[in-house]
This record gives sequence, C-alpha cells and structure tokens, in this order.
Amino acid sequence: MTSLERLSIGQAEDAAAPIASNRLRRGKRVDKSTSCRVVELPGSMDGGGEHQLFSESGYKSAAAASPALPQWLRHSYLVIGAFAGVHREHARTLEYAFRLARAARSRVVVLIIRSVHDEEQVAGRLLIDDEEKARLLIDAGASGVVTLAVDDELSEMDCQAFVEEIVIGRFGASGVIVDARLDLMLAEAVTPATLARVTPVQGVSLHVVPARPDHARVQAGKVLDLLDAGDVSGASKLLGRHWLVEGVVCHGDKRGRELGVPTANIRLPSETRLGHGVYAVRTLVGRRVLAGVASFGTRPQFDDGAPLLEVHLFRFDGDLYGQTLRVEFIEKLRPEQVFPSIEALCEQMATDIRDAAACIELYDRSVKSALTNILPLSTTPLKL
Ligand SMILES: Cc1cc2nc3c(=O)[nH]c(=O)nc-3n(C[C@H](O)[C@H](O)[C@H](O)COP(=O)(O)O)c2cc1C
Ligand SMILES: Nc1ncnc2c1ncn2[C@@H]1O[C@H](COP(=O)(O)OP(=O)(O)OP(=O)(O)O)[C@@H](O)[C@H]1O
Repeated sequence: MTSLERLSIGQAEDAAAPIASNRLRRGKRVDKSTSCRVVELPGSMDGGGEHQLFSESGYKSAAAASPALPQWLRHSYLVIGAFAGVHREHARTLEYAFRLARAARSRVVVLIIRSVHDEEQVAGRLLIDDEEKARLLIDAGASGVVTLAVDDELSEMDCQAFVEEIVIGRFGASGVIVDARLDLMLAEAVTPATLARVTPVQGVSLHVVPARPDHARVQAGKVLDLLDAGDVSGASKLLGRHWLVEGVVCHGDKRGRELGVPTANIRLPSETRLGHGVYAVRTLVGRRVLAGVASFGTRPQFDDGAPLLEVHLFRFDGDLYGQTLRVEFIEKLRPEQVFPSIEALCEQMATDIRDAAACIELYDRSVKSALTNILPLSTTPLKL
C-alpha cells in the first residue's frame, strides 16, 4: 500500500458484495471482533484489479459470509504460511512464488493461517496485525491476501480436506508454495510431506522453498529480543524493513513547547517491549514522510510515568492532535537519562536533534545509492 492511508474496512454485509471501487473510504480502526472483513486497498479494482485483500476470523464464518474469490484471482499460485512478523524469511518464500507466477503469467495470492500464538504477539504490538501484514504483502507484489484463523471447522481438517476445500475449492489454486518448515496444526499436520502426498492427486503443483540452516534463519523471537534491547537497526536488518508503530496523537503535559521541543505524544500498548530510549525516526504525517527524533519511556527527569512515545518532527509546525502517525524507528541514539538540570536536558535534546538529523540524512543517502534494501516508508517493501 503506497499511500499508507486509513484502509477501508467493510463489515460483514460489505463482505458479501464484490469490491467495485478503488476509492479509499476513510473509516474507523478495524473492529477486531467483526467476523468477516474485506479490506480494500487502492489500485484498480474494476476489471481485474491488482490489489485485493480479505481478512477473515475463521474458516466457517469466512465460508458463510465472504464472497467467492474473484475470478481474476483464481488459478493463482497460493503461498501458505503464518507470516508472523513478515520478515525476510517470508520474503524469500514470496520471491520464489513471484518467479514461478511470472514464468506462468499468473498471480500470487497469500493465505495466512493465523495462530493463537501470533495473536498474543500482535496484542503486545510485538508483531504486526493482519492489516499491516496484508499491506506489506500487497506492497511486495501479492495480488491478494486472505487471512484465516484456525476455527473448529478448520482444525478438524486433515491435509486432504485442506487441499480439497481450501486450496482447490476456495482458491482454485494451480500451485502451492510453502516453506520447508511449514507445520500447520490441523487435525493432521499440514506439512510439505503431507501436502506432497495429496497435491499430485488433486492436480496441484507443490513447490517447497528449501529451509536455510538454523543460524541463518530469521525468527520472530530474535527480532523481538533486539527490539527489547532497543536495537532497532538490528531488528530492521532481520525484518527487511523498519519496525514501526502507528498511533493517534494525544495531549501531554504541555512541557514540550516550553522546553522548545514540541512532541506529538502517542500511547503505545502497555505490553510494547521496545527498549526505552531516544531514537532517530521517520514519520508518516498525512502523505509526507518527515524526519524526527523520538523518546520512548517514562520521562525519569519529570515524572517516571507510564511509558509514552514522544515524537519531535523536524521542519514541521502544526497541530497534530487526533491525527494518526506511523513512526518508523531507524536507530537508537541513547538511553533515557536523568540530567542535573532541565537546562542540561534541553542541551542534550538539541544534541539528539542534530544526531537524529545526521543519522537520517545518512540513511536517506544510503537508500538513494541502493546500498541498503530497506526502502522508504511510503513503499514499505519486502526484499530478499
Ligand atoms: C529528543 C528527546 C529526548 C528526551 N530525553 C529525555 C531524557 O533523557 N529523560 C527524560 O526524562 N525525558 C526525556 N525526554 C522527554 C521530555 O522530557 C518530554 O518530551 C517533555 O517532558 C515534554 O513532555 P510533553 O510532551 O508531555 O509536554 C526527551 C524528549 C525528546 C524529544
Ligand atoms: N515539530 C513538531 N513536532 C511535534 N509536534 C508538533 C510540532 N510542531 C507543532 N506540534 C504540535 O505540538 C504538540 C506538542 O506540543 P507539546 O509537547 O507542548 O504539548 P503536549 O505535551 O502534547 O501537551 P498539551 O497537548 O497538553 O499542550 C503536538 O501534538 C503537535 O500538535
């Protein structure tokens, strides 16, 4: 999703209607309790559009409430996995699928099977939610993303039923691409081995992306440990993109402007494990990406209150209250500290601003010279 605007979220009835418009309806945040949602992404949806995404909270509800997959997405290559965190390991599988699809002049649809473990991680903002995953996968080049949670119906399927009812029945897929370590816990484990037994009989090609050795694999847990330690650049390397958060700007203690550094305050979920400290950030404000410096923590200098993200944007003056910002973390500059005086804190903040500006300038230059595969926030791509 290039504009990174608010996604349009349909409720159950919307889901029954075909998506016919490419207009983004500015809506409320996703109601996670909705049984079935259709998320509409920008792009040409009429006459064989490119971007479509369904997110469903269970197989049964999906089958009952959602429309059949549009004709133009049938006979695609189907990538199946959990996509927890959407990191470079997933990009590798996707890249494989894109190559196959290009050669066959076909498309790639991603089927995300969402696990309970994944949901727990998402709740703590440690991993990204369905909406964010879908944005990344669509940006990376997938034509459709469907998310299914393992409900009673799905969990009772063996591999054959999974292939017959979902891979063929729902998607009409011509090929399936999976990571060698796929292990979906249904009534019978869905793994490359069980798929290999079933798919040839059903006329579906199976492509297994070979596993890399353990030490070379990216695992969501490693990313989380790095975030815990505030090592956001290390986490970015594993993710193949920057870790980011999204939140609404709320009112604070009216100190920022007095200190000469106004900060847009964003409350992150209490479980957020990002290490406290001062970071160089890039922030999406409307359609503009602005460099800035952010402090995440308890402000020991003043109150040691609840952790808060405070973002000071460079070359910006305006009212941000109530706006949704997306903040991308580039580099940690230092830990939160207590200074001998407010003046000393202000001096340090001036240094932080200079350091963050230099850090982001360097980052921008390295992106332009293509030395890094982490591209600008507005495209949030996945790269190998
Ligand atoms: C670049 C930067 C560095 C900061 N460093 C610290 C720090 O080391 N210790 C601290 O207690 N607060 C730190 N803060 C938080 C400020 O104390 C806070 O932004 C200020 O109190 C304004 O709060 P308000 O937005 O609620 O008015 C920092 C803020 C910024 C923007
Ligand atoms: N360059 C900037 N970066 C961040 N916010 C800015 C900037 N310029 C103006 N603002 C506005 O100023 C606000 C932050 O100001 P300040 O830090 O003084 O207030 P606050 O802590 O939110 O307290 P209160 O809302 O109670 O006045 C932001 O929410 C935003 O609306």
